Amino acid sequence: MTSAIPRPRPADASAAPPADPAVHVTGLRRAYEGRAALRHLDLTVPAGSLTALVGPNGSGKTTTMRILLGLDRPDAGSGTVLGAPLTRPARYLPAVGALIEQPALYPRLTGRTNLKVLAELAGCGDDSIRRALRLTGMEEQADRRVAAYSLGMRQRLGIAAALLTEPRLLILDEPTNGLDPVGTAQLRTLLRGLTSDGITVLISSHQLNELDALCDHFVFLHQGATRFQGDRDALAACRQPVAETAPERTDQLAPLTEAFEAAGYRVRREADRLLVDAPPDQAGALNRVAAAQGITLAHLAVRHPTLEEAFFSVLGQEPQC
Ligand SMILES: Nc1ncnc2c1ncn2[C@@H]1O[C@H](COP(=O)(O)OP(=O)(O)OP(=O)(O)O)[C@@H](O)[C@H]1O
Repeated sequence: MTSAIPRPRPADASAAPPADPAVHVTGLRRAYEGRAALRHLDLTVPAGSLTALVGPNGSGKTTTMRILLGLDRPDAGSGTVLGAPLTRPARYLPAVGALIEQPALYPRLTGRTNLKVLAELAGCGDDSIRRALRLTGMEEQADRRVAAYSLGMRQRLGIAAALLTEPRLLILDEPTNGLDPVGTAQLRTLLRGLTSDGITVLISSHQLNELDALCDHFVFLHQGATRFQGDRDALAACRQPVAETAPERTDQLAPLTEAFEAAGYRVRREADRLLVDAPPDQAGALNRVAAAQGITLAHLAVRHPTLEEAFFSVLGQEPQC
């Protein structure tokens, strides 16, 4: 069990050198029966960050997390977790907590008793249980049976279990799966609280937009390879805003598309809207293009791409939705 949780470094980079990343692995490969699950995985999780590992189903998120947790071995690649080599998970695992898929809980026991059983196995005391319940906001629910918990409460208790050993790094595989908007919002608040307590969090999801407001570092995975990784600023560079436009009548969508394209803009149709790749200062120009065709724009607004749209723009594809 770790005794102290390091605080995140201050934002002023001139005051202190950046901390070593919590995770830094490169070139990971893993194949199952000749089929590649990971082709080339590079992953850096800055210390103190809330890092999103995002990618569609089957892109290799769980495989990556299983390798980091020493549950699987890569065929190639190397790196470190909390400064220890990936090949020596026993050195770093005492400082890592994880929730992979559904938490394994005894439904007939209360939340607190579940944690007591796990704490005994891990050699942790009552203080750790109280701390884990406090960090996850589960104190009031702790003496109810788990069978009566909502999915969100089970997920929070699962995270409490992962926090018993006071980890410096928390790895969560798709913890928002199946949660309703309230459960998702509570989980977001919980994870923000953990990072402000100095815990580094790596969280995966294929529901990309759920991670957008939450995370400060992003890693895009596609078909087992890293396609992007960086902080919010780097992400902003690949999510240029678009102009969302609509003519007064839907029969004007086709001529308006032609007119925008003839003026050199890239246009994509979404229901009765046209999304035009044009910076915000082009609003007047777009209006003039429409007016020259005798078309009045009933709608013209700047739209900032979602995380999902940024993901597909990095892949050079249109969103699949
Ligand atoms: N033990 C295994 N044996 C065979 N194939 C596997 C195994 N584990 C993963 N795979 C395959 O590796 C690929 C990546 O799977 P992985 O579970 O890592 O993806 P994922 O991004 O976590 O997907 P999801 O979002 O659906 O959980 C998939 O094609 C999967 O079928």
